[in-house]
Amino acid sequence: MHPESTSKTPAAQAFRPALALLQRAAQPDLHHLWRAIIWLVLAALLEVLGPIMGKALIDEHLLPHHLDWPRMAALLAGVVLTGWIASGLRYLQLVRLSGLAMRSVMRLREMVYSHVLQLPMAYFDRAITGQLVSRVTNDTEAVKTLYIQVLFVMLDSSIVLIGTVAAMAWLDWHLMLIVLALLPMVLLIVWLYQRWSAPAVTRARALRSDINAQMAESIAGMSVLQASNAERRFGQRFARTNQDHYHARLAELRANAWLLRPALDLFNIILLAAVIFLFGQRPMTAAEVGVLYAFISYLARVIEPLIQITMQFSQLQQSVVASARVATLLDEARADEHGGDHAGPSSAASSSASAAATDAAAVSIEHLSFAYHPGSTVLHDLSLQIASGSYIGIVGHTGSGKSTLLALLLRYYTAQQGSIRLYGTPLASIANQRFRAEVGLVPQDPFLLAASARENIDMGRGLSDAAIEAAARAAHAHDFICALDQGYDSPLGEGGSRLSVGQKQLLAIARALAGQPRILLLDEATSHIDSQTEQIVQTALDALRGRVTVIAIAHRLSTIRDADRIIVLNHGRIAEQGAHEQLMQINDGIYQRLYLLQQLAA
Ligand SMILES: Nc1ncnc2c1ncn2[C@@H]1O[C@H](COP(=O)(O)OP(=O)(O)OP(=O)(O)O)[C@@H](O)[C@H]1O
Repeated sequence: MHPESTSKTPAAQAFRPALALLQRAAQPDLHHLWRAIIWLVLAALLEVLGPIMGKALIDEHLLPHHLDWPRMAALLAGVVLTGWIASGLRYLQLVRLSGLAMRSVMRLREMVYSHVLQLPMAYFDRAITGQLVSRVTNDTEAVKTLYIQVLFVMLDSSIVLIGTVAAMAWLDWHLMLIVLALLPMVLLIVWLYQRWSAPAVTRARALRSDINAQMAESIAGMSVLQASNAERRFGQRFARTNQDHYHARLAELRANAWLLRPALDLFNIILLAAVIFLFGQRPMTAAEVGVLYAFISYLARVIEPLIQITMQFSQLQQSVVASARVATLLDEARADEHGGDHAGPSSAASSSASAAATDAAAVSIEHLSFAYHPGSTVLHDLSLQIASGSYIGIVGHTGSGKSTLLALLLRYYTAQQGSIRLYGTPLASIANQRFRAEVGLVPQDPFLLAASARENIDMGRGLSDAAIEAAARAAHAHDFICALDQGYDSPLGEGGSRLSVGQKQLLAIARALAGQPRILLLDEATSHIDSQTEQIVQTALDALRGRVTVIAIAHRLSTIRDADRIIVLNHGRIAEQGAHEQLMQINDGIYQRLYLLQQLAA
């Protein structure tokens, strides 16, 4: 590793990606930034002009008793007006930059959310929901603070600082050099402050993320949590994190209150004393009094922006780290950038490929091997041909690799070895849109939106009412949907809480069928439903025979008894395959044992 990179603080390392992200989000609004800079320069010039006019009033009129009233009034008005107009201009630029900040954050949130939607499933294996939510909400909000507080104050203060130092040099460059020589003290104070506060800042951010994560996890698993009487333990865990967060924030504030502010105020006084002392050393002429007045006015204008800039540092640190986290998330490769060209060929290209291969098997798997983590292979050299329109059952012990095979068919992961083809086209070369239209999924836990039945079947695909109803009928969900108080428009509650598990499953089947897939994957879709509902699902699936290729994982073997072929997986390998009767002929075979065990249990 480069020696320099190890010595950099997280905020320093994060600076470049954070800046690049800000520029990307603000791109359409950058002209506002330039305009704000121009106006802020003008405001700084006006501000610098005030003390110069004050000096003229003292040196040319008050001290020599040269009472030229109109000119004196004009100078006085100038002192007041320049200050007033400068604050007005500043305020307008703050409003302008705030607008820019809000729009940038809006863009940023859209960018982050749409990126998250396209991340590969492997990402979600390690992602923690609360932290992800925090990226989209808190971290993007921190970026807004960066724009409004930090950017505005830094810009404004730097411009005022430069203008004031230039005016000081014009008045008395010796004195200006002495002031400049003392200014590095501010840097020292800031450096000390940063060293003291940085660990607390980082810790406070991490703990806030933990608070979000714990909250999200508890809400998602509330029923299990309450059922296992874990409220107190979870409450205690949360209280500990909350308390740690409080202490981290307190440490941050202490560094601010005990070091930064008092040290800067002390420095302010020292500087003022030094300037007065130096003036005291000189033979005082009348002209020096005006310069002294102007200098003292400028001192406040040098110190204040410096304090403002330094005060922004803790916020800057937080915001830069937050922006860098957002940038890292945006750098995560999307699903279509992972080991294939999912979005690659146009629909036309892939449709012609599949048209040329209509005779090919619906699914053709050759020498497929896959591991989630290097070294622990889950599927070993799997080869399988599934004819179009057939009904295939996949069975096997827990952990034998059934869901993994389905996940590969769904392109959630990419296999390290071997190939999967749909109608002759390699999986990776099918355009995403087309792939999702061709392959439907009914998951084990039907995921329902807190929306109406109609919206849950449609899932934003813009299907016609007729298509939605046809799918619901095919899944035998139409009758119970009609029995709901508002029919297809009935809100189903969060996660479909108004429906029974079986009804949710039928709705999930309707959703999959509504896309008119050529291949339908069922991941233990009947495991939660009673035998009567299972019969209904079975009838629905039987009606698809010949038209749709159905691949169903089943624990309950009665579901796939009538399948054209049953694949028995064992430790990631195909151990047996054939129709039910054929498999039952294999003495002491895995399928026979599984089936007999279930018969016994029934
Ligand atoms: N996302 C994952 N990351 C790492 N390992 C995983 C992941 N999902 C599954 N595995 C591992 O892969 C192996 C096969 O799991 P898989 O879920 O495919 O089995 P299964 O046959 O579907 O089991 P079940 O019937 O219990 O659902 C298991 O050893 C499991 O621990």
